[in-house]
This record gives sequence, structure tokens and C-alpha cells, in this order.
Amino acid sequence: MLRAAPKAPVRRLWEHARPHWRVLVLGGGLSFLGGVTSLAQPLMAKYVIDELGAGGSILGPVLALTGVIVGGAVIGAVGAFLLERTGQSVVLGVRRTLVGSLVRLRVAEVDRLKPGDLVARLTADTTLLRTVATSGITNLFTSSVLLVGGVVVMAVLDRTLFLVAAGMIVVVGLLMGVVLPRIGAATRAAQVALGEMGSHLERVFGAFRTVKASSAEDAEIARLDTAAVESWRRGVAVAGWTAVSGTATWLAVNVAFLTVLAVGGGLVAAGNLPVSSLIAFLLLLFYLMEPISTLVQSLTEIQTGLAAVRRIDEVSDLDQEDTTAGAAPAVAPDRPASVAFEDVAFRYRPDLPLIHHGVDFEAGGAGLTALVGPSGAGKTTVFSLVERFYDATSGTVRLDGTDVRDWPLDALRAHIGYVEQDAPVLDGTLRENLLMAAPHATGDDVAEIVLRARLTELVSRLPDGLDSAIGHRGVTISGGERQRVAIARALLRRPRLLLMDEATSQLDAANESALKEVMLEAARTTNVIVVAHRLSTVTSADRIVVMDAGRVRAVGTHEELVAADELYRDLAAGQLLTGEDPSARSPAGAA
Ligand SMILES: Nc1ncnc2c1ncn2[C@@H]1O[C@H](COP(=O)(O)OP(=O)(O)OP(=O)(O)O)[C@@H](O)[C@H]1O
Repeated sequence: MLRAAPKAPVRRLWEHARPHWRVLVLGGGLSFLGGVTSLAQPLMAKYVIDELGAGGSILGPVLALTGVIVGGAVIGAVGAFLLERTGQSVVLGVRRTLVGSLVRLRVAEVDRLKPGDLVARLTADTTLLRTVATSGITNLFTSSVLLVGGVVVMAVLDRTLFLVAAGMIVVVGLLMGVVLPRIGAATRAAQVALGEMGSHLERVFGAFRTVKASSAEDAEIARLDTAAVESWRRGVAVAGWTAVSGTATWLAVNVAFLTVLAVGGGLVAAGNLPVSSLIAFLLLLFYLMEPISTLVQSLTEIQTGLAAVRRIDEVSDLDQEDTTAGAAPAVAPDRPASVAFEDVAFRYRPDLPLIHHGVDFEAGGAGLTALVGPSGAGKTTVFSLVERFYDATSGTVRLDGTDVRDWPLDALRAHIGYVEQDAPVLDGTLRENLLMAAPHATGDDVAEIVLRARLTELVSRLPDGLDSAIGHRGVTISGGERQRVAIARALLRRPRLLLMDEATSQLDAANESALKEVMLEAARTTNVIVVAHRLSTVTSADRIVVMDAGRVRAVGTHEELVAADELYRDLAAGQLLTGEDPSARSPAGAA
């Protein structure tokens, strides 16, 4: 579904961590110091025993040992805190990048993605990453430092015993080489299954009423369950491999411990090794048990995190819009914008057929232009090309005479108000919904728009007026009200071009006439283009563009088109506009 990330995940993980390298080095340095002091403990124990054997005072060495233990603990704690904090900051950075990438994705990318899976990447995958970026990286670092230090001290203490211990480390290393890739693959598969679950759930909630009305709950639950079981299966595989690596590491360390005891005992008996060195060596091995098992555990966790990094970075690699590139053409701020389509051909994807086959029309100046035509003729697609949700496959779309591809996206869209067909309201208050497209609008601006969009009655009916929650968790507002909220939102932007996709569902007479009034009022000062499904809109239009099968077949006023264009006459008759009997003509769909 998503393109594979081209960069190695370890490099990506490092790229996310790089901005914090100073704190990382400081935390790492302190952890190293903490580790060194704990490594010094066995050596100091040897010193205490040697002093005792020589009949000297042990007060000094014991005090020094205590100081080293306490100092080492404090330094280690500060280092661990700094590393942990860095881990959290890495995750914050990743989440910010991911949110930025998701919201700036091109519409065409979102068309082929599953939103539920994207949500899982932002939530579940970044949560996985947090474990790695906190305890995983911290433990990997500190345990590696301790292990390397321990190994060096062992090599200095006794070569023979060192070789025994080194053999154990090699065995653990080989084991990790086998186990870690399997843990990584299983984790990735588990996360993919989790993403699938998110997608299924989104599908269910996206059509919740339909699912219930179709009595399809059981089938949907079964789909969700399949994904849940797959995630569980992969999780169990991870648990299995983790158990194998944990137990095998423990065994390897213990075998090494016994071997060192046996070989070292022999060396001591033969007088080739002081007993204090053997004790120090055994203590070292004992101390190293923890860093070794922590190292193994953190390598396991990092596999998990790298699986998450892969999935997160697949999103960062998707095509995003650059909304600021280019220089905006100079335009008169209060003049209505003109739109021109010049021989525009368009397909949504290379593997899909053309939707537009050479669309040509112009709509300039203030006034109302209605786009009409059978369902699927490509009317809404016209709007998508003006807004540059997609780019024309060939031909040119112009705003104010400039190719829309030469406008900075932000500047282009700043001139346009867009009302979608289903006029969605977003979860939040009515005021937030209105201010979305014009965050700097004043209270007076909002009050004026409420009046213009005939929303006064709605505002007075809502419990907290403009500050009432609407949408999911608030009051549900009607289709007509949603349309007017959407128009108000678009108008608050003070657009020079208003694109409005009329709702196909029937509105009651009061709502319809309210909408019409708002539209006509806007058309006095703005270029308003409407995908018209209602007769009252069509007859009020200054210009009607008739589209059929991806082409413009006629342009004119209602009267001109009734006289000159058969398809338009059929469409109008289908809605009893001309008083003709529609059944007497070929069926041409609804306008
Ligand atoms: N995102 C998309 N990806 C692929 N095909 C699409 C996409 N959006 C629309 N289409 C297809 O493009 C064609 C034209 O759609 P469009 O929405 O522009 O038609 P319309 O004239 O506005 O129809 P209606 O009056 O029913 O709203 C349809 O066949 C539709 O299935």
C-alpha cells in the first residue's frame, strides 16, 4: 500500500536523534562515568581483600569504596535521566514530523491510503518507538559501556579467564544474529495487522448506521477479529524468540561462570593466579550478567522500534504539498477572480480512464455560474482542479489568467472559498468551525457572516450560541444548516471565488430559499461557481455550463439552453422546469 522507505531504519532513527546529540553525549558521558565507577567496585574489593591479607587498615579502602558506590549511583542516575529525556524528545520530534507529513499529504496520496492505518502509525507505532527511544537506547548505551569496560578489565586481570568469558560473549552475539531479525520481522507484521485493525474500524465507524441497518455487525466483528488474531500470533512469535534469547543468554553466562570457576580454581591451586584475582574476576562476571541481559533485551526492543521507524518513515516519504513555493501574481484584492479551463484532460490515476476529455470554459467577474450535467459528468472534478487537489493531466486551468500550477498553493487557495457537497462540520464549537478558514477574523466579522449565512436562528437555538459544540460530541445540525455553516466558513475567508458543490439531497423549502439567498448575495460581489442540483439555483444563474461525459457541451442562460441544447432541455424537463414530460425524452440523469 505504501512505498518502502529508501533509507535504512537505523539511519532514520539516528536522523531523528541527531538534533539532540549534545544532551545525548552528556547523558552518555555521565552514564559512562557511572558505569566506570561500578566497574571499579570489583577492583576495589580486590584491594580491600589484599590489604586485609597484608594486615593493613581497611578503613580507608572501605570509605573509598562507599564513596565510589554513592558517587557512581548519583552520576549514573543523572546520565540515565538525560538519556531518557532525550528519548522522549526524539519521540516528540517524530510525532511532530509525522503529524506535519500527514496533514500536508497530497489529496491523491490520501485517496489510496487507509486513514485507520495512518492513525495506527501516528499512535501505536510512535508509542512503540518511545519504549525504544527511552529505555532501549539508554540501556543499549549503558550496558554496552559496562560490557566493553568489563571485558577490558577482564583482559587485564587474566588472559586465560578472559578467553573463557569472551567465548561466552561470542556465543551470545551469534545467537542474537539469528534471533533479532526474526523479532524485527514478527514485530513489523504485528504492527501491520494493527494498522489493518485500525482500517477496518475506520470502515465500520465511517458507515456505522449502514453496518447496523445491514445487520453486518457479525461480519465486521469477524474482520476485526482476523486482524486482532494476526497481531496476537505475531506478538506470540516475538514473545517466543524473546524467551529463547533471554534463556540462552542466561545459560551462556552461567556456563561461563562455572567454567571460570573451574579453570580459575585450577590456576589458583597451581599457584598461577592470586585468589583475589579469581574473586575479582568472578565478581566481574557476576556484575556483567546484568548488562549482558539488558543489552540483549534492549537489542530486542530496538528491533521493535526499528519496525516502527520503518512504518513511520513510509508516511514521511509520501508526496506532500509544498504550499508556499513560487511567487504569487499581483491581483486586485477586491476584484472577483476569473477561472478558465483550456482543453483540460484529467484522470485521477494513471491506471484509471480519463474523466475530463478537453474541458473548455471561462467564468470571470461577479455572478453565479452553474455547472450542470448528468451524475459522473466530472463537475466536482472541475472544483478539485481549481483548488489543485489534483493537477490536470494535460491542458491548463487558470485563475486570474495565471496557470494554477504557477501559484503558490497557499496564495491560490486564499482566494477561494470551497463548500464541499456533504459540507462536513468538524468536531468542535460552531465558532471554531467558522474560524477554521479565517483564524484572524474578528468577532464583528463572525457576527456579520452569521447574519449573511442566515445562521442567526441556529445560533440562538444552540445552548451556548456560537460556543456550542457541534459535530460528533455536540449537537447534530441538519443538512441545510451544515451547508450554511460551510458557506459562512468559506465567506469568512473573503474569497474572490466561491466554489460550491450543492448537496444532492433534498432540502426543505425554507432551507433551500435561505441557501439561495446567501448564494445570490455572495454572487453580487464574488465569482460564485455552483455544481447545481437544484432548479432554483439553475434558473437564478447568470451562466450555465452543461457538462456531459467529461466535456462541456454548451454554455448559456437557462432560456438559451432550453432552446438550444437537448441534454439541458432533458435535464430541465426531468425536474419539471419546462413543464415538458420527461418520460417523452431519453433519460439523462439528474442535474
Ligand atoms: N478520487 C477519485 N478517484 C478516482 N475516481 C474518482 C475520484 N473522484 C471521482 N472519481 C470519478 O470521476 C468521475 C466524475 O466524478 P465527479 O464527482 O466529478 O462527477 P460529478 O459530475 O460531480 O457527479 P455528481 O453529480 O454525481 O456529483 C466519476 O466517475 C467518479 O467515479
